[in-house]
Amino acid sequence: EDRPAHMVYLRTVDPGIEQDIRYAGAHNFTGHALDGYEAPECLLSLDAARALARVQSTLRAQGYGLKVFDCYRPSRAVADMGRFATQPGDPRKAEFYPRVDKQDFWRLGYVARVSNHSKGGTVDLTLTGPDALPADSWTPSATPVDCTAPYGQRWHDGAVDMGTGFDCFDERAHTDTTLINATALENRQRLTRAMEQEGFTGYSAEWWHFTYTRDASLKTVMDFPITPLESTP
Ligand SMILES: C[C@@H](N)C(=O)N[C@H](C)C(=O)O
Ligand SMILES: [Zn+2]
Repeated sequence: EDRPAHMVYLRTVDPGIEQDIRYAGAHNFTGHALDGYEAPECLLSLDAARALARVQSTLRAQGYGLKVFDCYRPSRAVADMGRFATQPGDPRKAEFYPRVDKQDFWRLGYVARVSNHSKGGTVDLTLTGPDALPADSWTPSATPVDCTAPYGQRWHDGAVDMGTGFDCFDERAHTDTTLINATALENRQRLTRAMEQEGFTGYSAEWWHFTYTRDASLKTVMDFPITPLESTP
């Protein structure tokens, strides 16, 4: 399967949006790079990418910005997540899902069997800003810290306090939870407001997950691999 023409590299549309594509490496809930991620790149439909660039410019005017963790997800990567739950081992449980069994991710809504990420208009992202602690650089030997730990203690991903880290499969990641502090709630609301203004809809179980809903044609599940920008025709 080849990359369809409407699917573009986000950095060709807005190089200012930061990217840390977690499923292209081992710093994610599975502990390995997922099938189909041959490069750490964010791909989205052109309309969704342009809309995200408008969100970025709105946030920039407020002193904030975006950092994306996942965009288009090949369906083979979705299958890889499914296999992960059936195989023994929990290499990243202590950081990403300390209070949940991995077999329950689907029932609890944290991972989808058929993901909108594979349709080209869905993005996982966070908010950068003036009060953000600088990003740590991750190595496999890093001591895992619970993604729900206080902002100063958990993994520093370069974002402001959002109440939890990315892909933190926990009640505290539910967008409207009452279990987080007022600053984190305000940060979530700032992100959600800016995204909704440009046609993205959030997800109640994960504060970082948004789908572009102004393009009803984004219905096809795709499986082309994510490859480096340079090597694509
Ligand atoms: C796995 C997480 N980042 C995510 O995107 N979850 C939703 C529900 C999905 O898998 O589509
Ligand atoms: Zn998502």
